[in-house]
Amino acid sequence: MFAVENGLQGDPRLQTISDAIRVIPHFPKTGIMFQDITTLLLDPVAFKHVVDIFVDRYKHMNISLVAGVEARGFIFGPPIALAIGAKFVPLRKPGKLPGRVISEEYELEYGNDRLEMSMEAVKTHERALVIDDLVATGGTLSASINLLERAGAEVVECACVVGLPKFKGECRLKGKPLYVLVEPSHDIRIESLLHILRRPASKRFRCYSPSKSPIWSSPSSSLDQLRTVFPHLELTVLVKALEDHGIREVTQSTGNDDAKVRAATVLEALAKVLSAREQVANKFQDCSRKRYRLNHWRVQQQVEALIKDNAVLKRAVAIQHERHKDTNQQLELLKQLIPQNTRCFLILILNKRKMQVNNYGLNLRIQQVEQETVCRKDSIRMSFKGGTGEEKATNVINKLR
Ligand SMILES: O=P(O)(O)OC[C@H]1O[C@H](OP(=O)(O)OP(=O)(O)O)[C@H](O)[C@@H]1O
Ligand SMILES: Nc1ncnc2[nH]cnc12
Repeated sequence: MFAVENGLQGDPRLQTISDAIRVIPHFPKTGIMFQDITTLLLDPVAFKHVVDIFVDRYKHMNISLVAGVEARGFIFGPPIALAIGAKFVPLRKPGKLPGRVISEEYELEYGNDRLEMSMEAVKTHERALVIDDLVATGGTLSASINLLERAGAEVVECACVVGLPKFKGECRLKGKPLYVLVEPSHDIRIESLLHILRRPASKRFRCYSPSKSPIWSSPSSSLDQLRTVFPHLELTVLVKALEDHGIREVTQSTGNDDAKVRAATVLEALAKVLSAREQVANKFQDCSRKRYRLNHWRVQQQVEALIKDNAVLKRAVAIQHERHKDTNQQLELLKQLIPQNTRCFLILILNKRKMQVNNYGLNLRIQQVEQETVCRKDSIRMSFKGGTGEEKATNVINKLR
């Protein structure tokens, strides 16, 4: 029974869980669509949803034993056992358990295997829950039920994260209930894709016009179905890719299973196209965001520089204003001083003139006196000419100097 049919319809946690599971085509063998739960373990939110949903369901069911199937049942079993207060019993691949063990052989989707359980681990009438990551044919769960019942336990239910409905695994569980969280979304997509690709060409994409955007005719058209298979991919790209590869690939199939594997390959190729486009778009967005941040930073720097310049300019204007005020005051002072200075200047010029005139008068007088002195010297020299009288005359002249 799927969780959606049992109270969890519309619960967004189921979609989160489903989205977190990766699908690998042709692993470990050709034709197998491997449901990889390791990607779910990388997503703590989705991982916790799984544990929470199981714990909510089993916490009041009086379960004392949680049996986990090696290897992936060992991942989900212990946190659930701890949360509901039950012990955890590992069901292991052959040769791994010490002590007394019981074992059961079973068939797998891709081979045969055997499970073993320790005899001491289980008490009679214990209420047990079997946990595994996935149910396909139900061979593994069936072997687990057998082991527990052989040891005397009562199996209340089997629980798996993923169920592959096409194998009808629940039919092999001896009437024990099976509780499954999600079915592989890839299977649904493959079925839808096959449905579209198997339609006659005339009906396949009749609404598609390569030159224009697609026209939607009716809700059940191929394009609508494609939209549900590839919700993120641009329809024109999708239709072109399908026309180029998908249709040829699927119409060449030799049977139903081969067609499914081929459709899966087409899906995988288209998924790659989609993710490559997403990566390019993300890179472009990243670059744009970086460029935007850089530009924003540059503009901010420029604005800051402008604000600083503006402050400097304001200060310069203020200083200039002060200087202007000083200059005006000095000018006023000068204006007041000029008449006084002019007066002083004129007086100085007049004084200078007076002095020059006086000087000239004095010079004339000096010349006059010198001439008179020369004349007197000559007359005295004439009067004291000869002998000692001449010497006397010289003395008189010297005195006159
Ligand atoms: O319903 P079934 O057809 O039995 O298949 C389901 C089992 O197959 C897988 O384990 P697998 O045997 O691959 O072992 P692993 O966990 O060790 O890889 C899965 O984890 C289940 O245990
Ligand atoms: N398709 C599948 N994916 C993952 N594990 C599986 N075990 C059996 N079938 C499987």
